[in-house]
Amino acid sequence: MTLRISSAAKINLVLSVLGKRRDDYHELRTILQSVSLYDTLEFARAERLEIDAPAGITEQPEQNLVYRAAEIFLQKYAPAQGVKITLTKKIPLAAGLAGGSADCAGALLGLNKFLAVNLPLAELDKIANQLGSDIAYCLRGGAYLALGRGEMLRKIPELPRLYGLILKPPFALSTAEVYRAYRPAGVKIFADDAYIEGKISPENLPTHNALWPAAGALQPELPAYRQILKATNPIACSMSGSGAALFAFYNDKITRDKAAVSLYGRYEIYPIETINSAQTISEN
Ligand SMILES: C[C@@](CO)(OP(=O)(O)O)[C@H](O)COP(=O)(O)OP(=O)(O)OC[C@H]1O[C@@H](n2ccc(N)nc2=O)[C@H](O)[C@@H]1O
Ligand SMILES: Nc1ncnc2c1ncn2[C@@H]1O[C@H](COP(=O)(O)OP(=O)(O)O)[C@@H](O)[C@H]1O
Repeated sequence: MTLRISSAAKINLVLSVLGKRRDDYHELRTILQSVSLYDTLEFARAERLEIDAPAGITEQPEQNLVYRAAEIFLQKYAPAQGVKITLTKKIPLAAGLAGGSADCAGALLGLNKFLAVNLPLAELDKIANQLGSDIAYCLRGGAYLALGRGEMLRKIPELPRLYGLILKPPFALSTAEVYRAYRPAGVKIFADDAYIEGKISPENLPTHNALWPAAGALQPELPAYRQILKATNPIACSMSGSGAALFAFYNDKITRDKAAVSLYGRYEIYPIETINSAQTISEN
């Protein structure tokens, strides 16, 4: 038997930075939303833990979040078992789309099911929070308000289905460097009550990213890429997380498809829609 799990990328529709903490992290307030861009993990029986992942994700294979999650999970909950996990990546690396966190969440959920350990979500959260701030969110997916480093989660009403594009500029941004370049400016909390009250529609889709000036200071070409997306007349356009991926949403699918056609071939473009959970699982 094999088990296959697709795990989705996230975008930050609104991201406010509330201040710097003593532990060298920044306190966030962000609206997270899963989108239909997936990495996949396949699980098969093996003698020991084996990870088959594309080269170049991390310096050492053991640093891959799939490996780290699996090692902790097996050691603690299934020490006598082996498993081979094959990772196929579609989510661009280090782009602010939480690809690594999505893979890590997929590994935890997949192992839990494949090895019939059946831990409750709260137990998986413990491993997730050991490995990164937005992995607990990636275990759930859909629309959430996240606070703290991103690990304090509050469910908010699901958004209507919205059609969008992700444009990945041809450079990566380091999360650590973007936070280092961040300087507080203007209002601290960008209005996100429409999300919390479930009042989102194509006519009312506020977006904001407090890390935008810092990202632009590190990559001066970034605003030009946002301009390219803005020229396709979206209803909203912003940067995800610490960048450099940019996203835009449109009034309807037809308008989105036309925008995609005008950009394909010249830019790295992914059509997306909003989705209400992060994983789909299939067995055979
Ligand atoms: C910006 C966000 C928003 O969703 O998403 P991504 O861009 O990763 O998708 C997250 O805050 C990414 O958090 P996380 O994935 O934990 O960041 P890490 O790579 O662990 O952080 C690298 C470094 O960035 C700084 N950092 C990170 C998160 C945070 N809330 N404040 C910080 O100051 C810290 O110095 C940390 O050591
Ligand atoms: N399975 C994985 N996929 C992507 N990145 C990973 C993975 N495991 C570890 N990483 C590390 O996490 C870093 C952040 O990657 P990623 O999650 O793609 O971006 P972001 O945090 O910007 O959303 C990468 O540079 C890489 O070193």
